[in-house]
Amino acid sequence: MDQESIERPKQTAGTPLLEGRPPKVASRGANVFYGDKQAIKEVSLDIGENEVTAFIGPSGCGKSTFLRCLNRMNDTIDICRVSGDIRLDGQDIYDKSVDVVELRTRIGMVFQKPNPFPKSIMENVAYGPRIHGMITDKASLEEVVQGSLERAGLWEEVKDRLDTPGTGLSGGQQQRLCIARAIAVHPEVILMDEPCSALDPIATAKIEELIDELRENFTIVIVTHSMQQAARVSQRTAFFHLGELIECNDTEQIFTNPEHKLTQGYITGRFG
Ligand SMILES: Nc1ncnc2c1ncn2[C@@H]1O[C@H](COP(=O)(O)OP(=O)(O)OP(=O)(O)O)[C@@H](O)[C@H]1O
Repeated sequence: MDQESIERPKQTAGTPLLEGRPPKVASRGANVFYGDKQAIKEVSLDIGENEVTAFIGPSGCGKSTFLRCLNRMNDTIDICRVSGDIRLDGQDIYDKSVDVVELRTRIGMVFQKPNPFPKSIMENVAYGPRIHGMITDKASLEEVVQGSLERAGLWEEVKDRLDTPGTGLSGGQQQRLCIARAIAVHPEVILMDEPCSALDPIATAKIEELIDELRENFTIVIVTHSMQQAARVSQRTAFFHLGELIECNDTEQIFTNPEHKLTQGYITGRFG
């Protein structure tokens, strides 16, 4: 899409600029339709580099739908249509010239339910780098696998069982394996869609700790139903309601002094 040809929407509420830094990902006037039904309405939002941005809001408000716009996962849903302008480092990710497979290596994804491949732990991590030609020999394979598992905080737990199935790990370990798999192809952005919703509190705490470490090297966007989790892990929070972005601001501000009544109502538990 040509930047000039896009009708500039009125800015949706609250997208403060990031202290003069260009956003890593930026959307302007993004709309998503499933058939005739509009699920996302004119969303304009900046996502800062090396920050964790949390998407919160009542069930069905469009958090996951908008998240999936950011690496074109919605392309895989036949009835789904996306319009507007979404950019990664200033480049239109919906431009015809964009290779979607490459885009998804730059913007990786971790899903709600841990979904390791039915392969060994080693193969789960090695698969992506191998198909993208990043592995040339055994030494680089081992380096990528160890490095990714270390960064995902899983190496010590699995280093003696790399040939055993990934599906044999606990739920929390499987989710960290999926994070290792995402990291292995050197993404710049990691999208996480409720990554802890299938996990117990201890496994959740480990993932949250990991998210905090990962933001040093990656830009992270997380959809969460837990306001406590958003408050713990994110620097910025975006509140969605009925497909609209109501407000996006520093997490502390959102939880202590939101601008909008709807945000206030949601965070104080009056609806949602
Ligand atoms: N594949 C799909 N086909 C048709 N409608 C869909 C599809 N996925 C989502 N929707 C609709 O789009 C709207 C937004 O859904 P979405 O899952 O993005 O919301 P959400 O805020 O992530 O919800 P939740 O918190 O319950 O996961 C909902 O009305 C939902 O029913």
